[in-house]
Amino acid sequence: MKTNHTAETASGRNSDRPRKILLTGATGFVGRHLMESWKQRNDKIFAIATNTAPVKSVAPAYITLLDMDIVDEMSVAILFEKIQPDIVVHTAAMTKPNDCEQDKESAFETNTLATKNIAECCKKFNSQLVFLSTDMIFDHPFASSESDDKKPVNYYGETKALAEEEIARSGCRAAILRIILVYGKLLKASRGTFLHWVKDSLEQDKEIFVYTDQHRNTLYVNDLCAMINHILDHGNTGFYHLAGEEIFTPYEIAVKVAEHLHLDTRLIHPVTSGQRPEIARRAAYSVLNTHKAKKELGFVTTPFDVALRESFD
Ligand SMILES: NC(=O)C1=CN([C@@H]2O[C@H](COP(=O)(O)OP(=O)(O)OC[C@H]3O[C@@H](n4cnc5c(N)ncnc54)[C@H](OP(=O)(O)O)[C@@H]3O)[C@@H](O)[C@H]2O)C=CC1
Ligand SMILES: Cc1cn([C@H]2C[C@H](O)[C@@H](COP(=O)(O)OP(=O)(O)O[C@H]3O[C@@H](C)C(=O)[C@@H](O)[C@H]3O)O2)c(=O)[nH]c1=O
Repeated sequence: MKTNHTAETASGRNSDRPRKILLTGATGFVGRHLMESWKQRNDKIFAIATNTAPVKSVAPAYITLLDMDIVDEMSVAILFEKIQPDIVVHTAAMTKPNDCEQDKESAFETNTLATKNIAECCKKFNSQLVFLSTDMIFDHPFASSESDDKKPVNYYGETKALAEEEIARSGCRAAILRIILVYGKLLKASRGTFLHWVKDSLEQDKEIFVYTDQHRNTLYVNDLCAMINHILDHGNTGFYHLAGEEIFTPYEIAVKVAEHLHLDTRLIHPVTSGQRPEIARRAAYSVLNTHKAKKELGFVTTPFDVALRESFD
């Protein structure tokens, strides 16, 4: 992976020609928000998922939706040959850590091998790659910086750490964005976030058990999309950590959601991870240091209370 901090020529912004953007993960939470944020772009956009049917009626008409399994190397190679994308925003992944722990083969194929193949195609067609990685490649009791040693907290984290290495090995131009517990508005035909799980549960009078011993600087999806769009326009490469300013436990977030929506906080039960362990281990303290992104990309974050309001507008 080239790590130069480049600009106009690499991004293609020195010409007015519309660029070709390939998005993987069209039906995902981040993918749906990205497509919405691209309504004003003068680019040709292709967006893939294994099944794009759920977003057919809601995706902007100028986006070409394609059904494709990214694990299928040959189909991906043919797609690159056909489109020759200028930019690839690769968000598709097996994103549930518990599922990854239980089906390691699929997790490795989807998160590591498919990313390796995509990165090699990017190298071949000189496409810039924007890849979404995770805080779960770290298991540190301090805020992790881009240059810190990796220590995956679970198998999902391991597949993403290996994917990062494959991208580096491919030699393609890449921006690797490590992000953490993303939240934001629930768009039509999209899966919800932790915040929506809290809302739906409390609205149905369901009790929920929420951790008091996990700390996260959770990231607002609009702030993430703004950074991805900055990178599309400026061609930045290298590693960047993107996260919120404030650090909360899931319990604190759940209470904030309930209070904001005037729901019954008595349904939210504080628990520790030890009392209700998950299949995949989670870190007690997972916080990303965003100093580099602020300095080099002009990363700004929306205060949590503002983003919370916007998430339920
Ligand atoms: N959301 C978060 O809190 C965080 C996310 N990330 C990373 O950000 C990225 C985006 O996450 P998010 O949008 O929340 O993820 P989602 O789980 O919401 O979406 C995943 C997307 O990947 C697609 N996908 C999965 N497997 C395949 C496959 N084999 N072939 C083609 N498409 C596939 C899914 O499509 P379909 O359902 O049709 O298969 C879906 O569109 C991921 O890489 C994730 O690891 C990192 C840290 C935090
Ligand atoms: C389901 C559940 C979650 N939680 C907590 C755990 C966690 O900190 C938070 C969100 O839970 P989730 O299972 O949605 O998230 P989880 O899979 O832990 O988190 C992530 O998603 C993947 C894709 C990532 O890469 C990570 O950055 C991360 O943010 O809520 C509870 O406290 N109680 C519960 O019953």
